[in-house]
Amino acid sequence: MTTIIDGNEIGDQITDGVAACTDTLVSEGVTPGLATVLMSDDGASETYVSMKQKACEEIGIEGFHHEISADEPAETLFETIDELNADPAVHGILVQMPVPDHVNKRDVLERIDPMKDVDGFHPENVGRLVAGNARYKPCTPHGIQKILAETGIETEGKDAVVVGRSDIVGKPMANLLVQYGSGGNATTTVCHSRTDDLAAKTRNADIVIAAAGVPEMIDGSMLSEGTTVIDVGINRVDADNDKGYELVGDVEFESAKAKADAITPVPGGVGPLTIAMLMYNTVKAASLQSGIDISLP
Ligand SMILES: Nc1nc(=O)c2c([nH]1)NC[C@@H]1CN(c3ccc(C(=O)N[C@@H](CCC(=O)O)C(=O)O)cc3)C=[N+]21
Repeated sequence: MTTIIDGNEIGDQITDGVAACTDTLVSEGVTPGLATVLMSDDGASETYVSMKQKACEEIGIEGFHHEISADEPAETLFETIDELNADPAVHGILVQMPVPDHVNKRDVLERIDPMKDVDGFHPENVGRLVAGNARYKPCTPHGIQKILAETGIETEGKDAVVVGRSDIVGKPMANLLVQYGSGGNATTTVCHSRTDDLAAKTRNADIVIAAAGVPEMIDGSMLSEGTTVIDVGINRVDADNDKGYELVGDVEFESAKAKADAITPVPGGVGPLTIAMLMYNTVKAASLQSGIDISLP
């Protein structure tokens, strides 16, 4: 029987622990604060930012939301970031990606105070992660580590194949998988759009992490029996329903499920963990900035 991993359940479990930490901080006089900044008219981005704000509200984290019109100059965004960096009520800052083309993404990430960079995208935090001394692990790879741990999937000595080399998922995921310690010690291969014979790599894997952003690019024929399949894709494809779209992963679910030992669905797999780990990092940020100890899940 294939285990269909319930990301909502695992996410809720982590969220409970994060909420308990929030209560501790609040009782010590510190309310964790997360600022989200949206500079985009994209419908999906709006949905994700409002999901993040809703999660804050449920946990007791104070949410601050800023919207900047997509045609404003980059300087407007930088000024907003500067204000949030200086605001002691704001412990975490998330600038929703992607930003408009006329705004340099690297300049945005470097503008955020590394202590408030709860995405873990600032070069200082990327460097710490690669050095094995992470401050804020990027939310999606960290969430995937939690999924594997909660599902009892050992990574040590296993062949892990990461499909995709993005700065926000593929690269940090591969880094975490090769590190010493639990959730690491895997033999890790990073595949991407220029990989020759991708199927040969994925068929050799014990764990496949699909994070390429290409709808249903991995199917059952590319997998061996007993593989663990983690699907990071959240692609909106046109559909004949009320919303006008449906979500599909980077994995063709039915054929992959027939081969897999365990698989994450889309939606309800990795996505909820991304949000849970953002809350986790925000509470960690409040702890680091206030000097109040908490025990995170
Ligand atoms: N600075 C920054 N940080 C991010 O973390 C970030 C970002 N920019 N830009 C966009 C992506 C995307 N992202 C998602 C998080 C949760 C779900 C999620 O929970 N999805 C639900 C379904 C959502 C739906 O129904 O549309 C699920 O998979 O079950 C999806 C997508 C965070 N991102």
